[in-house]
Amino acid sequence: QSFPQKRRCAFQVTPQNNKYITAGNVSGSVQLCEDSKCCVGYFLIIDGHPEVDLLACDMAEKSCPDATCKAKIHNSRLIKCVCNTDLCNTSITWTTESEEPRPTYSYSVGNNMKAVLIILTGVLLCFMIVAAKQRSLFKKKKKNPPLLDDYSVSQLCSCQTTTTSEIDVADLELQQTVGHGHFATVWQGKYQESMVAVKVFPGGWKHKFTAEKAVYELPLMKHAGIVHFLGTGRKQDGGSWLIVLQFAEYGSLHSYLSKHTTNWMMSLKLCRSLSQGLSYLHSDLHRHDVHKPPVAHRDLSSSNVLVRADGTCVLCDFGCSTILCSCSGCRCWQSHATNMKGHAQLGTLRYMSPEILEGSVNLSSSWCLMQADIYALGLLLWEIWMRCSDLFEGDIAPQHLLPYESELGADVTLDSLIRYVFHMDKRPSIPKHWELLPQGSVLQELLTDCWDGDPDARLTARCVVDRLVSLQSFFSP
Ligand SMILES: Nc1ncnc2c1ncn2[C@@H]1O[C@H](COP(=O)(O)OP(=O)(O)OP(=O)(O)O)[C@@H](O)[C@H]1O
Repeated sequence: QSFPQKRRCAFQVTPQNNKYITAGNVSGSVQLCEDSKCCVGYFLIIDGHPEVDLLACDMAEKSCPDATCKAKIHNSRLIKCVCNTDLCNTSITWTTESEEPRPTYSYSVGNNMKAVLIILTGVLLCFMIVAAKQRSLFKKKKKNPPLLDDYSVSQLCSCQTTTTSEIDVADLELQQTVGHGHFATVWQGKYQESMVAVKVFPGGWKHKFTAEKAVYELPLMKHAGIVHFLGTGRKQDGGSWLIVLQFAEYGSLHSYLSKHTTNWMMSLKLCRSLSQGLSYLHSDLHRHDVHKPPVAHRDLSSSNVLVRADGTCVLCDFGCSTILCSCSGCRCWQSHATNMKGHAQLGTLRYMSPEILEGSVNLSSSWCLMQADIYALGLLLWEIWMRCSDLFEGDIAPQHLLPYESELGADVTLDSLIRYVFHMDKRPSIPKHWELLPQGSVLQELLTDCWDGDPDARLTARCVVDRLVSLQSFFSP
């Protein structure tokens, strides 16, 4: 199943041509086209140079065969171009009508506009920081999306990676299997006298191995909330590909919650470490000359979160993740994952956000991908608190259930989820009696602010951490 995506065009109008506002929703300098797949650009020629007169979505569905905005001068003052890729109207290639179509002048939207874009981005970041602080005070305030629809996807960026980390497989001993996923089998094993987990990908899944390895090998990926990566290798028979990881003693969060209940402090520890891991994964870090780009996980579920012996969570399984690279100087992000074709590759069905279920999300937008992770984070916090004895009468927590398991059954279907989550805007039920608990209303608000139907109204992972920290200080025994 493919996702119908709306065209995004650069947007700039004057009072004379503001009828183009009706061509689609405008967010800052970007317009999401309502009916057309074409972007248009009109440029006035002033002193022999093109100046932007109008950038927008085309008003009606017409043919626009060119991927880039190529214009022909059809009068001496105004040139027009039409093109069919996202934000293609930010640059124009200009040829004269009398000539063969050879570029006589190439023009990118001028420095003034670039400066405006950079300033807007700065304003946005400040706004997001302020919003995060306000949210940590438990005020529910709608947060605007980034003004530039979080930086356009560019072909120009490249990501730094650390040097590859091949291990000597002769030092590796596989002992017993501890998990089976769709693509790999996970073994408990020994590497240089330490207990490790070894994720074994059959030879045919090399691309999944390579995608996951690329995330683990990013610079600055060591964090307490992300499973510690030890290296990669290839089985001596030359067939399977191996990723060696720190061993998480309790296994997946799903199996932990199925076997254990927690008390309030234990549940907070799980929630906090989980949110900190996600916040770190989403962060864009520059330390000295090293850059860690933001990463959207895109398959958060209680099977892809592990629990360590100290009762903290770590994130694992980055096989569906998207690395959002930015190149220095310009803020443009690059999606490394190209697996955007079907639901099966977009994560685990029951954790998919309403906008992904419905197919309306712009999968080339880093902001959208990260906000879809926050929806899944909300479901995970719910799963954890539903096993916290201190939140239930007589200290008896119900047995562990997956999100929507009681409402839609153990084997949910895409159709039932779309109906329930998208059309009916329903979420897992929050026990009524939580209202009477000292922390109940805060928990409720945190969950609803994570799984809000509007991705732009959801918290950021950083805000979730802040709220959990405040919760701990308010309600510790
Ligand atoms: N480091 C680890 N320590 C202990 N158990 C682990 C570890 N890594 C994975 N597992 C176990 O193996 C299971 C599968 O791991 P993982 O999700 O990485 O595999 P996968 O093939 O990518 O799965 P998926 O079907 O979600 O894509 C986990 O749910 C967990 O039970």
